[in-house]
Amino acid sequence: MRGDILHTAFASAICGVLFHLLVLALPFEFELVMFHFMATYVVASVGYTFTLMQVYGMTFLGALGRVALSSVIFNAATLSSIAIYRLFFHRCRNIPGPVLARLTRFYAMYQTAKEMTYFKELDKMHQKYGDFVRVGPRDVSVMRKEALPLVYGPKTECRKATWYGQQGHNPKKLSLSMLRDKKLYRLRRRAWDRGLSMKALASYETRIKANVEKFISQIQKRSGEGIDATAWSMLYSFDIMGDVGFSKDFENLSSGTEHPAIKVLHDHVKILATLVTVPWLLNMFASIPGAGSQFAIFFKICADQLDAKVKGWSGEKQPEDVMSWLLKAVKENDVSAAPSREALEDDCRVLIIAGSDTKATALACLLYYLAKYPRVQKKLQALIGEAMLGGYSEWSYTKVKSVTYLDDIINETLRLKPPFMVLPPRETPPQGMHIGDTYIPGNTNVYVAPILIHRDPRWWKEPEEFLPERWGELRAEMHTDEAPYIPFNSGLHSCPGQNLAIVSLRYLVSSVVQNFDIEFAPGETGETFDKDFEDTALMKLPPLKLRFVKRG
Ligand code: HEM
Repeated sequence: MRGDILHTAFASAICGVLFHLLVLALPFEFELVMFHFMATYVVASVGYTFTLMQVYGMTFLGALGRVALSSVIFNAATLSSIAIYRLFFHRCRNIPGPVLARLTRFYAMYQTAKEMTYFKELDKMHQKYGDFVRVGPRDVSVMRKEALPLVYGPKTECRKATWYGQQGHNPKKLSLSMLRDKKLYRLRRRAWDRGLSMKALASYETRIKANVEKFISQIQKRSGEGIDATAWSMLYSFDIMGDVGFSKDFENLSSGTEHPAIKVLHDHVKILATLVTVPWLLNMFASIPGAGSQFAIFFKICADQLDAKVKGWSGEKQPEDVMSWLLKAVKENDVSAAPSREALEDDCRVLIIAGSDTKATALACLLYYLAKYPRVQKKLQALIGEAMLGGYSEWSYTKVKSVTYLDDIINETLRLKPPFMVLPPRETPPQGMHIGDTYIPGNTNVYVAPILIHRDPRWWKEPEEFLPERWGELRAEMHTDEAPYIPFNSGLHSCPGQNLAIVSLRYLVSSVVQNFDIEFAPGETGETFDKDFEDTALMKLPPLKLRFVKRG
């Protein structure tokens, strides 16, 4: 009996190590099949229990105990083998980083969950270990300017990492943003680019202006009292997304309340941001029936929007919103068409999330800076006044565009507060690559954090100062063009909504400052807003009480 147990323990340990070696030799990424592996593991354990009972005549409890022993020893051996490999033999072993990070991505999960400020953890690690830090077993965070074109630029040899596999791996069911295959991505991207081109945007402008008017009328009603700029920026941004994305009024601005679709995401964003640090875990979690039930309402709203669009749009007239452009591609069997209903629904979800949260963050931060720096606000008001001498009745987008100082303010806001604080990772090509003089091995996930690289004194003079002039008259003197700046990402996967974001910001900010002086509400210093934002994949802002005082 004792011999049997020792024999089982020994065999299980050997199997554990062999299993790890087998995983290393696989020609594909094991995390892609993690869910299948877990399911097979459970089935194999049940099968083993029955075999012990049927073939070896063991009692149920005896068989269960033996399987549990095997399982514990198998797992311990596998994990020990993984740990030894990752610490001493892994291709990334020469890149410095905390021991726990070198061992497991669960360390990044812990660092994220602790205070939801992973970028601060990254900052600390860079200060301790240098420009290249191993932040996971095969994950490296880089603080080098030359990394931007090499990792994200148009000619990069890197591709989207398994981070993008969090919702599954079947490209036929995924949204544009989760597609890892560059060829498929390029094709699908065409439909998005049509829907968000400058020409298409021109056709959305009247609706953007209508939302600006709603925003103004709402703050006018509350003129003098403090309103939460974080919340109202979200309401504006969401309504623009509804109008431009779906030709639908989601009535956030008129009701003054957040739509349930975005509310459910905001309520659960911390869980998502924590789980996504270990993408296979999120993928597995999502594969468990009923596990994502809290998001059901969001999924249903997106599916309903899609149904309404499919029903309401004949396909003959010119598309009037982004979703119709995507549907047009489907109707015409274009190469850029989403290949399935699931993919279209996922596109809807991406449009709603990417199209609202980021823009809202940028707007709230911009309003904060205007309140904090009256000098900048006054200068902007004066320049807009000069461009439209007759006041707000003369407002025109062409004239707003001529006020380049507004763009300088937008750029400076996105420099200090990029909504994507840490860009999702890219995987290096199999042969690896050099960033400067450092070799990054193949199939390694590389991270760049705009929030850190945008404030690095090696490239940015007075990096912590809000100084829009660095984009204008001080541009040459402050070497702005040579500094790394990547709020919208770059290259193939750069943000397709960049123009829409800029247009919506120009519309709203120019109109607001023409009508109001912006200041902190009594009791508000802006300090909490400035310091206590969270990193929940996107930036999550605290409330900000501002007063909009009607100008004479
Ligand atoms: C200030 C506002 C915005 C910022 C800073 C921003 C930033 C970004 C960044 C950094 C990415 C790349 C993410 C990645 O590498 O996976 C991205 C992707 C994306 N953005 Fe934006 N975005 C903004 C507004 C918008 C808007 C208004 C839309 C509306 C349609 C939009 C739609 C998208 C989509 C669909 C993607 C996925 C593209 C891909 O994965 O290749 N974004 N955005």
